[in-house]
Amino acid sequence: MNCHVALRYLGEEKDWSVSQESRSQVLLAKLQQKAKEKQSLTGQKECLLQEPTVQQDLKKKRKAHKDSSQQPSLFKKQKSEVVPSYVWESDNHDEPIVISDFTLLKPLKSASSKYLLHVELLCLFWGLGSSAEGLPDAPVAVRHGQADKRDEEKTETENDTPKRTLEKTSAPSGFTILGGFEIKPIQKVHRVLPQWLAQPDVIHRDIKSNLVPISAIPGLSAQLIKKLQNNGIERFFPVQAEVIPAILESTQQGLLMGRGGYKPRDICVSAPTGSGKTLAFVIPVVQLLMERVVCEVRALAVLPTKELAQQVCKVFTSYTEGTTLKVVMLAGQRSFPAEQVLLSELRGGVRRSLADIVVATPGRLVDHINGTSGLCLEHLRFLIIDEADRMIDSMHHSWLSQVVNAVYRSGNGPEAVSIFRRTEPAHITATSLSSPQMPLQKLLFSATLTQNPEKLQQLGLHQPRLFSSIHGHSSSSSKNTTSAAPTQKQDRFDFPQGLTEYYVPCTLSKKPLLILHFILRMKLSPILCFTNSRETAHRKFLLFGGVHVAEFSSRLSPGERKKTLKEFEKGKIQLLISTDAAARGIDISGVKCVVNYDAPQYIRTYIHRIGRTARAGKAGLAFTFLLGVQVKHLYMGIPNVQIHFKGDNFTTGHSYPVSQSALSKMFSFTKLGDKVSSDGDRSRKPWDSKTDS
Ligand SMILES: Nc1ncnc2c1ncn2[C@@H]1O[C@H](COP(=O)(O)OP(=O)(O)OP(=O)(O)O)[C@@H](O)[C@H]1O
Repeated sequence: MNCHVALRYLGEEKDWSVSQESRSQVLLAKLQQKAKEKQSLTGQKECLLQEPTVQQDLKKKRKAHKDSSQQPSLFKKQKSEVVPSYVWESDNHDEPIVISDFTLLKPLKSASSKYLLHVELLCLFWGLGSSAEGLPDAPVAVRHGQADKRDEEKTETENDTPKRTLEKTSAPSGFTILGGFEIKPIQKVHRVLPQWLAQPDVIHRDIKSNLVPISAIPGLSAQLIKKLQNNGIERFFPVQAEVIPAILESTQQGLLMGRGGYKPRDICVSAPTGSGKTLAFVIPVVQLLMERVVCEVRALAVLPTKELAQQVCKVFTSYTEGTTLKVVMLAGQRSFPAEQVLLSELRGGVRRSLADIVVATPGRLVDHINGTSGLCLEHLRFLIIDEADRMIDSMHHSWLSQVVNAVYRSGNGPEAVSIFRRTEPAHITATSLSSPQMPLQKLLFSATLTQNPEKLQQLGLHQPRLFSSIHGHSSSSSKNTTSAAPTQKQDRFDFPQGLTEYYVPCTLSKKPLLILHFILRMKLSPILCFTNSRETAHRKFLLFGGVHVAEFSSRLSPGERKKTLKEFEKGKIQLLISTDAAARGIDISGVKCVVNYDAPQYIRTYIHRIGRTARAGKAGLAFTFLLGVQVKHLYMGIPNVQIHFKGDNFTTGHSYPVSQSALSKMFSFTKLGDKVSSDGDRSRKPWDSKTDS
């Protein structure tokens, strides 16, 4: 390319007999002349930037390349066609060329004569005269690098007395000069969390010693307090004591505005499994909607699975009993038309909502948004996203954008003249604040809420406020600290206080025997046992004989799954073999022990699985079976129990009818103690470095 440009330029030269060297001198003289003329005309201040160190460098380089300059090379060849036209004679630099106000050009070491040649060539090519005559206004992005340097060296070896100056010009050229990309060491980027993530409101992890009497929370009606007491709740867990007042406070000035007349802040809660997050949103929502006059959908809770939706719906129903509030579930438990009937009715030709609180799975919810005219979300005040990290992962189904569109539907149509019309929030301006409108407040809950701002931004949170328990022991040096130091680690999670975790190194064939050992000898039943696939769950279900066993996976119909969970809760099933279908959110009281028959692939899956035990401040055990190769990748993140096999003389087949005495002969059980990883971070599990599921 340089070659082409040079030829075009040279084509304008009339006198072809002039040697290349003299042509360049002539050109240089011309340029200098023009620069002076320009300078005197405009009266602009000239700026001269000189680099003595560069000249010294060049001298050294010239010495080093004295001999090599005669060796042919690709660069040399290219240069030999271009450079001679622009040889910078030392004489010419007594008064260097000035390119005034060329502010973006710094006196760079590698801003060599070649660079200047580029600029000049481009100027001349576009008929701008010299660079001194003024370049176009746009800034020049100069890239210079190793290739430039190589070129520079070659150029300099060919020219006896190269001198360089770097100038400024009043108007940069606007051309990007390509090439010469330099490999620069990349600086390590330190993660800096937004303040709301780095400095959350503290939730105590220890449930038992931080209970708060329900009467100590202001704003709860006597009716609700009575309901709580009837359900056996006398004191709130720490997460409830923090979050319930925060949600109630956001509606202190009515449902239309938050504190100080502003839109209320969205709330994110990250607290361990079984810490009582469900009541943390059910109680304030019921309290705030209790006194509503007209029935409209004002709260929507979205959950990832049918079972979870059913569970949350049950809690809402329990606390709305005796009030006029109506709870409807849209999770596919009933047929689509049956769910439509529950949502609205036609009375006197007018459609009226029959639901105040809707609990839904995202898929079914979207179906209703698109297919049920009776589902109106234009009055929605609370959008509750439980298991929020999982719901973010399912965001590719765009359920959230469909919900938001349905919420602000009325504000977009021509009929949107009501003073209470809702418009999608944008930047806060005087106009946007002038008409009050029902705000949509998002409430996010999870035991493994991501701290990844990139993921969270998909939720479009408004001035979010985070309640978290993770920093309580985030640093091994700062125990029970309440000052939330910004954390550099991503996605740290917390575990229930009463949980004891173990891993058991074993082989594939010994896993079933271990389960029998837990049930028959250690009396740990009911055991919830997780496998990584429904096929494995089914095979293990067929394998175990002599114990009450059941399976739980998508192989079963929703009805069968519900029945199985009920029986397991009642203690009729000693061993429930499940896929991750039961890993999240499911609250089964009385689970003493969770076994990871197959080690989970992700830390989040691990946290949710083991969180099915040690709930509500109770004690629980979690065992993870690890094969040799998995143990290798293990660094001591969890306590270790090794079970030594005394012999391999057990039968194999479809079932293991092993007696207790036989088992006790086979195993000896040794607890090796509480080994915590070197960085004191128990939230990391060894078998996989991935933190996301
Ligand atoms: N204040 C309380 N007093 C007594 N029991 C409570 C209280 N709050 C909640 N519980 C009980 O604690 C158990 C766990 O509660 P919940 O299911 O809300 O936990 P969670 O934090 O949502 O767990 P996960 O993250 O696994 O979904 C439930 O059985 C619930 O009834």
